[in-house]
Amino acid sequence: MKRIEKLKIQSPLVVCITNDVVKNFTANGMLAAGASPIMSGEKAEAHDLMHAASALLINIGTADRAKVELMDRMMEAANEKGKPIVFDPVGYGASDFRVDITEDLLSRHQVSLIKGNGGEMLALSGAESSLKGVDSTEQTDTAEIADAVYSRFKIPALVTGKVDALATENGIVTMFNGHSLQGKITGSGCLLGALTAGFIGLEKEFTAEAVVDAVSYYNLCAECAAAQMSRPAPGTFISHLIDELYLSEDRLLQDRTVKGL
Ligand SMILES: Nc1ncnc2c1ncn2[C@@H]1O[C@H](COP(=O)(O)OP(=O)(O)OP(=O)(O)O)[C@@H](O)[C@H]1O
Ligand SMILES: Cc1ncsc1CCO
Repeated sequence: MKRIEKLKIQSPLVVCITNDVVKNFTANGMLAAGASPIMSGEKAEAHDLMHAASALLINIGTADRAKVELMDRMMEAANEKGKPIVFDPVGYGASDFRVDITEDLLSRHQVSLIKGNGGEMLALSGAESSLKGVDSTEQTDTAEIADAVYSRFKIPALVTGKVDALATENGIVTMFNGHSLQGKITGSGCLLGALTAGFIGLEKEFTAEAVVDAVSYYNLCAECAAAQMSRPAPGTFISHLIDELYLSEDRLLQDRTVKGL
């Protein structure tokens, strides 16, 4: 079965421990694409949720000490039950707190994919980054950054931007779809992290093909969304993007532009 069809039929449950800004957008985007999101604020339910789930998303965008405990318990349960984890270090480098919690969680749990924008991932690679908030200002090539993060952690690394890049033990894949309006709405990368967790969860474990399909499908839906609009602008783009995630099918992936797979 093709991957988009499989997502819509199997509706993998993804536990999303994500930031307060994007919870609603993430849940709507996941549902539209066919996945089944569940958000949680209680560490006591970690084992039950991760028993039923296909994957876990951890996004540190508005983490505080209590949420870090929740993330820790969810990641522990996911590892125990062999469920893949996607980790999104939102704003890494913007504060010592974000650096410390990321380093700590990544050192104590097994993660299938680290994903972030150029600024976050450049900082995570150990290089100097000019990140001040959660948005990327980096000009460095995303492929170079992905490679640097992979070299540091030996965990597959996805760096987003105009060109998206995935680094794994088999080398670098670059992906060229998407629309500039994705950079003008909040939570665009956060939703991609959740979708990626859903796609990896369908396969039970990490495959580069699942991640490339997730990124390409999402970005092609964004292109279609913008093409529907007579005056492309962020507000209505969000609605069109959700609609395209719902309406589009596997054949859309025939239009993807990918190098290195
Ligand atoms: N200029 C652009 N052209 C095409 N696609 C883009 C552009 N900017 C971002 N994207 C796409 O938007 C998505 C999010 O990438 P981005 O790097 O903006 O994430 P982010 O900064 O983590 O987002 P957020 O923190 O708001 O969730 C990716 O799928 C990426 O391919
Ligand atoms: C704006 C913002 N601040 C913390 S998380 C978040 C959502 C985009 O990452």
